[in-house]
Amino acid sequence: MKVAIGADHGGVHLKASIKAVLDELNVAYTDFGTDSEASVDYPDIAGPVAKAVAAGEYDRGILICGTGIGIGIAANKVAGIRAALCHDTFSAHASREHNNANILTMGERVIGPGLAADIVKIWLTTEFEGGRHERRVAKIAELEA
Ligand SMILES: O=C[C@H](O)[C@H](O)[C@H](O)COP(=O)(O)O
Repeated sequence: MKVAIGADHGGVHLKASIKAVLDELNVAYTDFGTDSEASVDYPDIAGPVAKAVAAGEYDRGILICGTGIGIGIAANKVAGIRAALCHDTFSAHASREHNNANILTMGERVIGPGLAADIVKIWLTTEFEGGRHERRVAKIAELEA
């Protein structure tokens, strides 16, 4: 599995802790920045990550901003992206099993690194269930056309 990870200035510390989790799990990743608390605009991070995931260069993406909201809204503008904001483990599991989410978003100003680590572990290891969910995800793709 290859993961693309990125954050704006509001998520740079949580990104660092999630990278340590990916290292622990032996999951390969590319860091799309940013790397400091200097202010950046979250669409400038979401765009490259979302396009790389949509192009199949990465299996999954993880995006972090202050709330996880803006960076997820931006990522979902890219065709083929299903970005899910998850601040609990139930949603992390369901976003994979039901929605086949290919980008996880979180907010550093909302949750701490311990819960975020649990969310990432569940999100990376939960498979899409298919079946009735396949039909619904296909209808999402139809909305992009
Ligand atoms: O949804 C947007 C994100 O939470 C941003 O991280 C946030 O808006 C950045 O705010 P500020 O520029 O005040 O640090």
